[in-house]
Amino acid sequence: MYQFDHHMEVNIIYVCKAIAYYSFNLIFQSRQNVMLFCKAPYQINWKEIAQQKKMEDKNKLDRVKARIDAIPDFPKPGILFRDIFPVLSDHGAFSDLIDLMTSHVKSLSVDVVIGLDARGFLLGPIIAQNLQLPFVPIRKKGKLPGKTIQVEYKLEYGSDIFELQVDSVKEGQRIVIVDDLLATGGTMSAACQLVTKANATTVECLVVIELKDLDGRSKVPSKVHSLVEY
Ligand SMILES: O=P(O)(O)OC[C@H]1O[C@H](OP(=O)(O)OP(=O)(O)O)[C@H](O)[C@@H]1O
Ligand SMILES: Nc1ncnc2[nH]cnc12
Repeated sequence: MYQFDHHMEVNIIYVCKAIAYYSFNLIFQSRQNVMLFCKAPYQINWKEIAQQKKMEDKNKLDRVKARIDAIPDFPKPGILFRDIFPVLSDHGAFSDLIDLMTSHVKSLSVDVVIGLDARGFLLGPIIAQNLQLPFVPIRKKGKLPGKTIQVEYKLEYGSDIFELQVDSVKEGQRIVIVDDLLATGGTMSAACQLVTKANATTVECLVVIELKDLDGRSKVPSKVHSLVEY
């Protein structure tokens, strides 16, 4: 009887010790996790992360800039033509460009991405697709089927008419207009007028290249954002 009691006692002590051990571990570890969870946002160096992102974006932009060509006297004497096609022929630089434009458009909270005929069509649809947004084209006269609204505009080297399909943009929608380049601002200004005619709002006009000397920005009624300035 005594033997049995003694073993019982030893077993109970053993079981109690085990429960205490596992409970202690459980409580201590979960406390550590709770502390880690609470402390984590303060321990993360947000400033360092922001600086790192800034540096990455600068490197991406440098790779894009390195691929933009300048061709004198094209398409007319006196015009220095800034060509973005070499960027597109370098898949790394093109991907950098799309990354930069996509993350910028993401920060605008827009409903629709509009691209301008023709080089805006190279960029707008990819950005829209990345952000799961609709893409809508503004085209030169006679290329869009159905009912359209129109605006005439002047170019750095000529004039043209822009069209937007009726109902392609809904009343009150927030729009970003994307193009490759801003020169005199005539093209972008006409696009903004079409958006206004459609009763929508141009949140921003986004271009890769801005020719600063031509001061096109002053002609555009909405905010302009450019990645590269000459
Ligand atoms: O600021 P602006 O003086 O109006 O000029 C800028 C516009 O000129 C270029 O297009 P272009 O009219 O040459 O047509 P394309 O894209 O069909 O070549 C460029 O792609 C812009 O859309
Ligand atoms: N200088 C330029 N280079 C490329 N595209 C243009 N569109 C209008 N001016 C331009």
